[in-house]
Amino acid sequence: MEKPSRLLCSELCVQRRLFEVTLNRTALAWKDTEITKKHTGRAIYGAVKAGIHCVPVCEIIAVQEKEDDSPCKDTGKWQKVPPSPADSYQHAFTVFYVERMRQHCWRCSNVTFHCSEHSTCLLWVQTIREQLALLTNRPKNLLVYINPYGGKQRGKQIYDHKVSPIFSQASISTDVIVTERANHARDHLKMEADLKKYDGVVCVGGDGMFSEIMHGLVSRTQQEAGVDDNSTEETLMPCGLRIGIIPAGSTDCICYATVGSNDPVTSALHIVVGDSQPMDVCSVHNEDHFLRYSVSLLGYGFYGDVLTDSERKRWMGPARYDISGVKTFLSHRYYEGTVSFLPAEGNSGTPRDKMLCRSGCSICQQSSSDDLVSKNEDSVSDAECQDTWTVIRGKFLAINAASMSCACPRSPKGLSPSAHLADGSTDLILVRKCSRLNFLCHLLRHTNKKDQFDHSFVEVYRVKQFRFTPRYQECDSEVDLRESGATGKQFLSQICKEHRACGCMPSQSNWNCDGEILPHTAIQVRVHNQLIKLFARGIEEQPVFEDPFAHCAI
Ligand SMILES: CCCCCCCCCCCCC/C=C/[C@@H](O)[C@H](CO)NC(=O)CCCCCCCCCCCCCCC
Ligand SMILES: Nc1ncnc2c1ncn2[C@@H]1O[C@H](COP(=O)(O)OP(=O)(O)OP(=O)(O)O)[C@@H](O)[C@H]1O
Ligand SMILES: [Ca+2]
Repeated sequence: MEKPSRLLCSELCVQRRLFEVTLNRTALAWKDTEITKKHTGRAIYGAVKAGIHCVPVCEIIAVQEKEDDSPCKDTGKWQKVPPSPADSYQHAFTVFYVERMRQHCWRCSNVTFHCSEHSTCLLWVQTIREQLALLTNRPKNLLVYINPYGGKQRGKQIYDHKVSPIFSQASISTDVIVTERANHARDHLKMEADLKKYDGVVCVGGDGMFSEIMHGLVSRTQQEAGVDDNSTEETLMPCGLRIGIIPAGSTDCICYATVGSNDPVTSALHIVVGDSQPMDVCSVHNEDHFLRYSVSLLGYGFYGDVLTDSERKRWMGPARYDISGVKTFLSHRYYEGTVSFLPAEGNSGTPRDKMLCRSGCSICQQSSSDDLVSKNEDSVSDAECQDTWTVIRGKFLAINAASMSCACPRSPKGLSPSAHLADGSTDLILVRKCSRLNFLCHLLRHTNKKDQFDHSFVEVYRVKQFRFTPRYQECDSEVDLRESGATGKQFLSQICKEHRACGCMPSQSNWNCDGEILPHTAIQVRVHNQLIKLFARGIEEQPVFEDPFAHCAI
């Protein structure tokens, strides 16, 4: 690889030691001149080895001149320390940068460089700022919504103490709205906000708050593009603004599955560096009526019942899910109905292939280029009409569709560990009626390394569309109709007409749609590939020890 040319190189002092400091277009590096004379050590990117440090420019948060400083002030021993050449380095600047900690957490670290000449100090500050200004993906103006009542009700405190100082340091201006009621953020985004002023929207809260913001932004985008969201056939318009999530909720699964942690500082830093992670969105309809969008879990049966019960226990905070989880588990209800789906095609993989979606995921990248090709082909909708639906009838404890892994602190690998964030598909998991013990074993596997799909009573499919009709809304004529190969619309209108005449016992659950209860049980779901973007980069692989000096040119 060709080494980028040096922009600056100076001998500067860090904590009373002399370093050779270099800056090129991709990295800032400083090496301890004494130590590196003895070692020919290789450095670790973004870390230190044998006195060599290296930080990619794209992970520098800010640079500030430090006024009236001296290398000895830190020690508080100005009088006692013997004179050293470092004492003449009286001008200083500080570089703030991303440091990686354990479990995908990031921290803002800093290093202060002391210079002997003020002009050198100014040149360094100016040149680093020029390089940062070239990073056009970084947001400058953000619209922030804080839910003061999410999770443990610490949203405002988290923002004020942990996030706002980082945004200020990175010179990001913000307009902050603390919500006053449910759906305040959604309505403001949909109808009022002057979105042209912003480079992104930040959500401080949990999955429910994220859902509000996503609904506001997606609906606004469709309105402005003249797209009718009640139509199941329409291709939705992707949103232009990215969404940042500062986790302050009870589950925070969208943040956890896109960043790898539910740490507010880490999320703030991903926003500052201008990360971008596309994400699929499912539209949920009941006949020709739009219900909601979903990005994480659509769950009927077990997760629907857990949510319904937990809503009555909101006052308990995050613990409500565990209490309602145990209660729902013990009630052991099953539900009868029909699931039909269109399998995902192409190189989409399978939910059991162990190809985890990670930063820069090739399956997600491939799906976006496939999508571009298919949008350019006129015959797509005809082709889709000819796709064959798979139909499954049965008695289920749970019907879950996971559009992403749904990893969260309760289940670090998630409901569907190999689901992809942006591949245009959702993983449909059918848990058939089984014994309590078997179901417990399946649930337990969400918390350990065993495969939760490796049970005779669990089936899992990667799909791009699905429908569900509960048994009590089905009639024999519907089954005949389905077998005769009727199209989606004929199929649904028939179910509707026959409904009143059907004598089945209504036993029903609710759909849990990203933590909200849906008002209908018969639904049609379609995945919209990469409809939104987050300030995230997907979960990073554990650090690879590469040679940084390909970039640093030292
Ligand atoms: C024995 C231990 C088994 C533990 C099994 C844990 C599985 C956890 C799977 C979590 C999946 C979360 C999916 C995310 C959905 C979000 O869009 C949504 C909005 O935030 N959250 C929920 O609906 C919140 C859903 C929260 C669900 C909690 C379920 C807890 C089940 C506890 C069962 C205990 C059985 C004990 C028997 C003695
Ligand atoms: N000011 C407010 N007063 C009452 N409810 C609000 C307010 N602002 C937002 N909400 C609603 O609160 C609900 C829950 O919020 P949030 O998602 O932040 O926390 P949570 O439910 O504890 O976490 P999770 O969704 O991760 O389980 C959201 O559905 C949102 O619509
Ligand atoms: Ca997906």
